[in-house]
Amino acid sequence: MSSKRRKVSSRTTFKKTMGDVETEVKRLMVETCKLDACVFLFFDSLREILPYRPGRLVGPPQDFETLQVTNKNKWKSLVQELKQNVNLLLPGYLQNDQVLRDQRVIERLRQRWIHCEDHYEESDEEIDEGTDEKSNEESDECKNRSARKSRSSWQSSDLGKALTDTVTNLMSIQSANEETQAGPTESSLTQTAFREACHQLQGYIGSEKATALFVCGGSISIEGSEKHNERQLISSPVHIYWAIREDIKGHLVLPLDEKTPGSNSDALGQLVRDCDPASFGQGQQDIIDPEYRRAGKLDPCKFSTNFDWPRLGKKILNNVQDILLPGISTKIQNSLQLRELRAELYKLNIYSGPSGLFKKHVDTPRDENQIGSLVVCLPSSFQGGDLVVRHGGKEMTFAWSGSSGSAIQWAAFYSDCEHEIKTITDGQRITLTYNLYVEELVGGSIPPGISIDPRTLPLYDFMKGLLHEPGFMKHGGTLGIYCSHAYPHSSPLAKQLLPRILKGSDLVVYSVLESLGATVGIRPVIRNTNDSEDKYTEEDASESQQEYLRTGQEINIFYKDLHSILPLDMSDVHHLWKSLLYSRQPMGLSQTRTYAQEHGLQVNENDSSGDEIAKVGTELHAYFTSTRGQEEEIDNVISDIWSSGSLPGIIWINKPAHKEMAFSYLAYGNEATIGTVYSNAAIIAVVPPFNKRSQILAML
Ligand SMILES: O=C(O)CCC(=O)C(=O)O
Ligand SMILES: [Fe+2]
Repeated sequence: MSSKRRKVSSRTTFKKTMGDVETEVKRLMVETCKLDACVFLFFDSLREILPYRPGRLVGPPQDFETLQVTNKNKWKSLVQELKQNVNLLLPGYLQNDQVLRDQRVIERLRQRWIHCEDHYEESDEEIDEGTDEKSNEESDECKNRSARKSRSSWQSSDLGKALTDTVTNLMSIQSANEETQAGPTESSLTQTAFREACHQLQGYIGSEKATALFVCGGSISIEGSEKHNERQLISSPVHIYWAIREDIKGHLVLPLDEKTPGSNSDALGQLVRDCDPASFGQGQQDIIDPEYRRAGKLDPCKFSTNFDWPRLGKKILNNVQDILLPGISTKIQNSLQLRELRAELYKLNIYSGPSGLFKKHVDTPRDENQIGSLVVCLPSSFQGGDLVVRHGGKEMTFAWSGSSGSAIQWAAFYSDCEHEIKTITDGQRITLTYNLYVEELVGGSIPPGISIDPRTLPLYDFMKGLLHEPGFMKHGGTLGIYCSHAYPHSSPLAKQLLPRILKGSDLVVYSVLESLGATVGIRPVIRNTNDSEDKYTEEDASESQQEYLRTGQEINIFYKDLHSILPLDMSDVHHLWKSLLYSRQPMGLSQTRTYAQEHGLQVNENDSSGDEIAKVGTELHAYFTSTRGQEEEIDNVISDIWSSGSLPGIIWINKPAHKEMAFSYLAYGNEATIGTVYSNAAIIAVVPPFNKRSQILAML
């Protein structure tokens, strides 16, 4: 790699196309990775038979053939193996029968030799903080420990494992394609269709006020019923008491089991008979019109239930709060953190088959702080009776009849949503309705875990449709969605708080993706630091490519070494070259593309090699200060002290909105100053390959 700079005045004739440049860069990347794989393996064993430690201080020898080694036999077999490997991966590449006389091999060997020392120096510095001297052995030991630590933290979470699997999988597919020259990975969704899908997803996420979040819902299983998973909330059977006459009380237990006292159809029939006809608000008046609303009701002063409001109601309310509150920040002036929802029981309603219904209406707010309604449907079997909620051209249907006999189901929506209850064709649909008011929060508390039912969110159907598409991330992939709301993601408490404190669209995205089988987590992300050395090399790389465009002269390849989350697999030369290919990104291409465009050459718009490669933290790291950073490239500092991976191939759906301080460091300009690196919280979702996710989707 040379960094010779040539200034050439722009000419109008070109020997090559931008497509040629891209193909040539790809070919050279593969070639370099293959050569490096052979050289790395060779060097790894060579170190064991050197009488000293290789590196920059003991620079690479002029002549490798006469290298001083402690074991001549091993040396011979190593050289033999190197030659075999090069011939295996790059047939016909060696111009000299003596592999150690091939200039290109020697050049890569020198690079490796020097790189090796750089690595020791970096890790020594990190470990020596506060210590004066340490032996090399100790430092090596520490270095291994810290490498193991950062590696194990990827492996210790489900998300980390999923990420590594996906990267490995994509890597082997990509490499297989390189090998067979099959071109880009085949897929039934074209790049354009894929981008369009991502764009739509972005639309869903970006405009929570306008689109997605006017309604939410969930369900609570009844103790003893077979249908529930571990994440679902459980309720005991619900007892209802009401006054039949002054001295006689009614008692009903739902769901009906015909065994427990009060849990029978007689008691249910009694309750239906004791209800008053339900009215609805028309202007200032309450009107009774069975054509419009055919239902019975009880006012709260006439009944009581043991529905566990302190526990279950609180959880429902917390979920409703997280989904609906962020969207009303413009309506009510309080700051987000200081508000909470209060629910006030309004009515018990019974809609009876075969003709109960409530036609389209909007609920009448009882007070200016009322922002919505909550409907809790008690476990009583019925048919029909879908609740349909509409807002801004979108519609959500809660079809509760299927689980009506075994679960409590609920929905909440803004006051200005039009809604209706379709005809109940059979059975009794019994609901408790609550008015929702926004209030100032007195004491803070951490809301409980996510128990929202993602199927009730409009994003769910869209995402499900996308995942059903075989060509959408056919071999799996990773989506990155920056959080829309601010969270203290670099606080020492962050790991306990997230994802529990997610709000609004963040909560929606997280729970929808997770429910559809993606492995999801929140991770801090440091975006491109764009350090000056990078810019310089980008320019060199692009210059060489531009020269190739004009004259067809050989390209000098420059690449960024991404600190891959994958440890290099030294066991096998095939694996090694592929993991090298995946952890390196060629430089200069986006600049060359701009150059080509400016000169009227055709450029493939869909090429994604200019996509952002961000550093994703292995976990939520708490903020800290470091003494590193003095006259060092900040990128190197980050890689050393902030455990992370530069993950290629993440599809970033949106732009970050909020940042927090990740760490501070000592920066030297003319005088020492404190620099700060910021991180953004992002939802990272690993989408399984189509064959795997179609099984998951089939079970939903
Ligand atoms: O029972 C329901 O599902 C909703 C009832 C309703 O819309 C109302 O009471 O205003
Ligand atoms: Fe209503």
